[in-house]
Amino acid sequence: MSKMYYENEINEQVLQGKKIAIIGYGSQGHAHALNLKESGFDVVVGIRPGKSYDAAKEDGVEVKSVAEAAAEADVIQILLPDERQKAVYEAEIAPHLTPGKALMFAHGFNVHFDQIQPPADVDVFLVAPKGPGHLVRRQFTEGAGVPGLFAIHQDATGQARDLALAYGKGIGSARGGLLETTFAEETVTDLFGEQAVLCGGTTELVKAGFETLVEAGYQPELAYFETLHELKLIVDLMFEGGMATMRYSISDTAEWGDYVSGPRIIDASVKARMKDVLTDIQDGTFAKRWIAENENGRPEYTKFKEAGANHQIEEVGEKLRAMMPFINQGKQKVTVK
Ligand SMILES: NC(=O)C1=CN([C@@H]2O[C@H](COP(=O)(O)OP(=O)(O)OC[C@H]3O[C@@H](n4cnc5c(N)ncnc54)[C@H](OP(=O)(O)O)[C@@H]3O)[C@@H](O)[C@H]2O)C=CC1
Ligand SMILES: CC[C@](O)(C(C)=O)C(=O)O
Ligand SMILES: [Mg+2]
Ligand SMILES: [Mg+2]
Repeated sequence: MSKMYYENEINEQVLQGKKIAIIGYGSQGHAHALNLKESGFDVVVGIRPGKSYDAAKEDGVEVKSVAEAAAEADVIQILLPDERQKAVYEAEIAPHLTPGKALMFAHGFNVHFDQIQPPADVDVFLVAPKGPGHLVRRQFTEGAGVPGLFAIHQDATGQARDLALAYGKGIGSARGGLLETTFAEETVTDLFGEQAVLCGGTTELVKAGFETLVEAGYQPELAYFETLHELKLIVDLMFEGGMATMRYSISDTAEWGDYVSGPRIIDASVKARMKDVLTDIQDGTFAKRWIAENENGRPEYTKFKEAGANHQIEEVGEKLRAMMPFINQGKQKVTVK
């Protein structure tokens, strides 16, 4: 088994007294900034004027422009959307990247696909929580932590590894465990996971199940409960105790159906297409398409987003969730802005 790093074996001293600039205050940015601050580190947020700037101010963190934050920081963590990082890095961060500083990421996309080439005399590493930023924050406040990966691309000072571990501890990820990887492995596996299973695979599976029931004449509300709402409850059991625990709690009838019908849905052809998706990520085809899509003003992205938001499952779900206020009770709500 690979070595995991937990809180008690990490000395965060190396990061104490250093100024950490969190560039961006979105999903990951707000979580890293607040968790690090509450862990006792010196944090400044670098952000343009706007929604995120106002949110950071309201949360009581020190806020500056990107260039000012980068200039005064020892450690610069880029938590901007992947597709915007290159432009902001070149204009506002690179000029302040003096020797001995550390440049950080939470995903290796821009370094792995050669969009950003940092100078040789700075540390370059990533700390990537394996979960959405809002839950990185929520779990931290609950005393828990989302596990994370760390990887060193350049170790100019000899301290890059210790800094990465201390940072991972500061955001709470060492409570769940930190695993060492490379930029290449993190980038490819993260993209594969979100496309094939966690986001793309799951939303398409849920949508296909919902549509199958509704098209067969069953009530949309029932289809929503059956294919989306209950999915969380089933996944919670897998999260807590693996597939065996989930199968222990469900009926034997459900478990038998799981064994005989599951492989009819997710068959060898699905795995073959997963391999195609993995190849597109590995050889840069996916990255090239995503970069071009952004250069062209995101025409396809906008179309897909609209279609997703207008699907019947969203309309039905919104009404049903409004009658279940307990879903969000006691939680910092994640709202779609
Ligand atoms: N989302 C997640 O949970 C995860 C993300 N990651 C990685 O973390 C990084 C950040 O992603 P994510 O948190 O989703 O990003 P978000 O889209 O949630 O947030 C982006 C932030 O960047 C700001 N921003 C955008 N453009 C500019 C600009 N030109 N100048 C200054 N600020 C700007 C936005 O501010 P404004 O309000 O002004 O637009 C916002 O605060 C990415 O590398 C991603 O792959 C890794 C693990 C999980
Ligand atoms: C699963 C999507 C993710 O990789 C994440 C939350 O870990 C992302 O890029 O947002
Ligand atoms: Mg990702
Ligand atoms: Mg991820």
